[in-house]
Amino acid sequence: MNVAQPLIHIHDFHMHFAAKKVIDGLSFDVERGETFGFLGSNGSGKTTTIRALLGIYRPTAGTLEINGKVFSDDFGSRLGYLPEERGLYKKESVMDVMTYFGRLKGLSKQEAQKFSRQYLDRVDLADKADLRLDKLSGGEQQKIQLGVTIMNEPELLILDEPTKGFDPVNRRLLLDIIEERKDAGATVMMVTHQMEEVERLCERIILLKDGRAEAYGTIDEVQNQFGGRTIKLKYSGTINESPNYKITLQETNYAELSLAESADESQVLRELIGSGLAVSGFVAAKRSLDDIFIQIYGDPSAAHKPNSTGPVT
Ligand SMILES: Nc1ncnc2c1ncn2[C@@H]1O[C@H](COP(=O)(O)OP(=O)(O)OP(=O)(O)O)[C@@H](O)[C@H]1O
Repeated sequence: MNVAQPLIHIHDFHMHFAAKKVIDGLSFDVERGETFGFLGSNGSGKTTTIRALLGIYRPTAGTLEINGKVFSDDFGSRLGYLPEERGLYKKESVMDVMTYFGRLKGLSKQEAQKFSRQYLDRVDLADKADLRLDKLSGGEQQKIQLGVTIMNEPELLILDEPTKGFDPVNRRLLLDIIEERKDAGATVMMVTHQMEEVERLCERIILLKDGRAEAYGTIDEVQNQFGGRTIKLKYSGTINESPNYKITLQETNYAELSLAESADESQVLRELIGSGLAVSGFVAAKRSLDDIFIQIYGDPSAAHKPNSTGPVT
């Protein structure tokens, strides 16, 4: 294994469906051991990219590799893939289905049953082990599918909207389970539309737009690229110009400052107070990923919204 080599490498990937161009020269890497957020609006090509990476679709052009090679059965047992379309054998019992998939993934029957019992207990489904899968709710079936995906502790997890349709309590439980795999060293590539999940789990992200990368990098890098850190200030007096910030909004007793990349928040606060400004409120914040997402993809309700700057305490 070449440790320096990314686990997933995609270069100049193009995908056309007849005359429709869905992916247009996409390039990105997923490094070993990281959790990577694969983001983009509906229909932007995330599932298509995953399918091409896993050989389900033949790419129109480009390089798509896992561990330095086009995906093949060699890597199959090291991959856990949770597809967007869910589906297990619904007429079998939960335990039988989990054991069957465990055997397919190379576990012994005993190992598969042991994992299944522990997992079902963890996700609060221990009492449903002997029920037919189609007697479970949609969310419960999804929990089983995630269990099947992680049961052989794969080195790479590709999860297409793993928490879609879950209530907040179960969403947190599923994120905990994914985070445990990450802490155990798995590389995770995850599609989600939930930015708080991205902020909690992901080191790096890509945002797809029109089949290209609109933003790519660490969350900090993307936040800096789209406006970086801001300070909301309640004050009286005069705010001096400074190389450490730019004044982006100024009203009588309220202002917003955009920080220079090298400046730090407490240094700016000291500088403002040192210049004689009376500061009665100071909130430092990064631009949220939600805001950045809306900037990139457009806010359909923007035309009807008042221009709000948000509260300062
Ligand atoms: N087999 C196919 N034949 C024709 N068009 C397809 C096919 N698969 C996907 N597409 C089209 O490619 C585009 C991207 O679809 P894809 O499922 O990759 O989007 P996505 O980013 O995963 O969206 P979502 O967030 O809604 O799941 C869509 O316009 C879709 O209709």
